[in-house]
Amino acid sequence: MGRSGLELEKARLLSLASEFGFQTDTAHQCLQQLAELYGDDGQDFLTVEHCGDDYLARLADATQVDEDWDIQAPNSETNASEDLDVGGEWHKGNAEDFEGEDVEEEPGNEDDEDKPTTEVDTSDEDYTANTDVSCSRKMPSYVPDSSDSDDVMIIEKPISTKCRDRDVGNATREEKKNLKCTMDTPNNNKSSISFLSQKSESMAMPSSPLGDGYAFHQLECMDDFDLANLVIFGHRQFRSLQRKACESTMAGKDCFILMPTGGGKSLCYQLPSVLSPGVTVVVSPLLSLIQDQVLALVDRFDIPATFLSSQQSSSQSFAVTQELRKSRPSCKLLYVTPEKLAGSSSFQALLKSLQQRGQLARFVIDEAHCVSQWGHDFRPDYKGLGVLKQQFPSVPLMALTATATQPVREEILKILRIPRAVVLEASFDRPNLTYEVVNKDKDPFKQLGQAIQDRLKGKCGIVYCLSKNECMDVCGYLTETFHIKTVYYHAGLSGRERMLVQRKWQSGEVQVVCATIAFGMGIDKADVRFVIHNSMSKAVESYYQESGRAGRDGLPSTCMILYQKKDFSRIVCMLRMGQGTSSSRFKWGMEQARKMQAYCAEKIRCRREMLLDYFGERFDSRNCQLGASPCDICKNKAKENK
Ligand SMILES: Nc1ncnc2c1ncn2[C@@H]1O[C@H](COP(=O)(O)OP(=O)(O)OP(=O)(O)O)[C@@H](O)[C@H]1O
Ligand SMILES: [Mg+2]
Repeated sequence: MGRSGLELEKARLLSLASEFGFQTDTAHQCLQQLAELYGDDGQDFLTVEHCGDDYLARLADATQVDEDWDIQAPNSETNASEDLDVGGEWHKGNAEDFEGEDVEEEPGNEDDEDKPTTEVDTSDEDYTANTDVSCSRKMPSYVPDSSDSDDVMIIEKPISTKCRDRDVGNATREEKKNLKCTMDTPNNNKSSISFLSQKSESMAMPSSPLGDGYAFHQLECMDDFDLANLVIFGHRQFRSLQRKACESTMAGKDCFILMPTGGGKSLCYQLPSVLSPGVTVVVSPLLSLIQDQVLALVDRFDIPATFLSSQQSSSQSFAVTQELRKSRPSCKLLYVTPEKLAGSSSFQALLKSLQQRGQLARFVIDEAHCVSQWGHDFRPDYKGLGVLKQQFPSVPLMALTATATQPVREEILKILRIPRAVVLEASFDRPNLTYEVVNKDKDPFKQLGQAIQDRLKGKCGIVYCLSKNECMDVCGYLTETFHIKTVYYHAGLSGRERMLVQRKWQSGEVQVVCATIAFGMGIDKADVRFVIHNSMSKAVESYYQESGRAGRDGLPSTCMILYQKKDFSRIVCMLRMGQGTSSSRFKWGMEQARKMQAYCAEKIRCRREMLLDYFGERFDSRNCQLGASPCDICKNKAKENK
């Protein structure tokens, strides 16, 4: 390379640094170092193509950042002892199956002795206030619990024959009340509503999961999916592909379900689990997510569900495994962490025995993108899940995800060994979300506060930040300067603190949560009206997932990124920190970040089209322009065309 060529390449590298938002003097210093390192002989390699990423890595290393990154979402079972503080309306009681039973240690589990016990915060008013015991019977629910001692505590839950407000779901309160009354009346007229199939006509009375005297095996006879959806979950209709997913898995097929965030994936396996004999085993990546799901199933829908994790004490897991050893376990859904599945041979033996008794309904892998190393949320233990199909080839498997590019999809099918799975793919478009990017001005905190105050006043939202300190700073600012009720959430908080924050936000006590990526998977609050990224996400996939927390009720919601180039350099620093010396991982992270930056810097192309294109979906931007929630670019185009 001649002298002029070298100067040109140096200029290109400097411009790369500036594009990524690095400071000019740092850029010059690092370039100088790089040039010295390559020496005269290596001049030809001093190009953006050859050493661009090395140069950026150096820049990141040289940039003094005083930030405490939340590099990875918490591990599946992180802080589980604290996470297990479930609160709720549970109370101790005498479950028939367990009362007075001596608890024995499960053979071979002696080393579990030191496992933390769990706590139940029964003082929580939000939950206890709703307990309606006026017309109740008690049903043992195998949710492991704890007390001061390590005794097994079987939680009982009052099953009300009255309709609780929050149970109503999509059906109107009156509708469902009538429905329940019809079902709960012993001499009801079956012609008015018959939800049992012919097979069960001989039963004394129709049984409901919501009423007295029911048995879950009776529900297994239900053959009307629509009615089951209404009766059990309160949904008046299925969303796109839900019915097909239910039918496919009920027919014993392996399925791969791709639906957008908040699209209703859980129903695809929860409904079949109630309608099939036996236990549906669900693998889910986070213990806190599992706890939320189990509580929702038992609490809102009266569906017997439980979980097993490596963090439980041996006596707690023993109670669950005892139930599973019964000839006909009453629990319909068993949630497990991948660690538990992969790491426990006794659990695998239990699965075998369930299968031999005809009580293993199916496997479900939720958040299946965690299987893929190149997905945005790789969990190493998910990789071992291929063992399920290997050991239980005849048991149907369902994998579900909201975010998967084509290569990630292929990897999921391969790793889970379900090459011939029925693939059901709904559009990833979220028509009710308005996407926009706003360039940060000189006072970005003020800009954020102003946006919330002017456009989103009193509405519930999430402000995503890159680092823990950014979370706290933004939270402090919004509270003090704009008097917006705000809390912060990051992986540095204890399990109990995280739970309290989530509860405050979930209940509407505070308006905004400032959070890192630790706050994400499993957040199921329907009326989140906005998700603002105070700093851009590290990848488009993460952005889709995070922004997808908004508008799960289908109502218009805003997804905004406050963008400045400098934030890109922060991401490079973060990647450098997280990926250490693994250069292929760093390069991959950079590639993802570049795509995210391209999304932010875009001036012409429809944002919705860009997002969907990333997942391989074709989208006609005119639908964005003419739709109910056009993106900022389409909105501007429409204005210009007027
Ligand atoms: N058929 C339906 N009718 C009405 N509401 C529904 C229906 N199916 C699901 N929902 C509701 O939609 C919300 C989102 O469902 P769910 O949590 O299953 O989404 P998801 O696809 O698993 O999302 P994520 O990717 O974020 O995990 C829930 O509040 C659920 O009750
Ligand atoms: Mg889900």
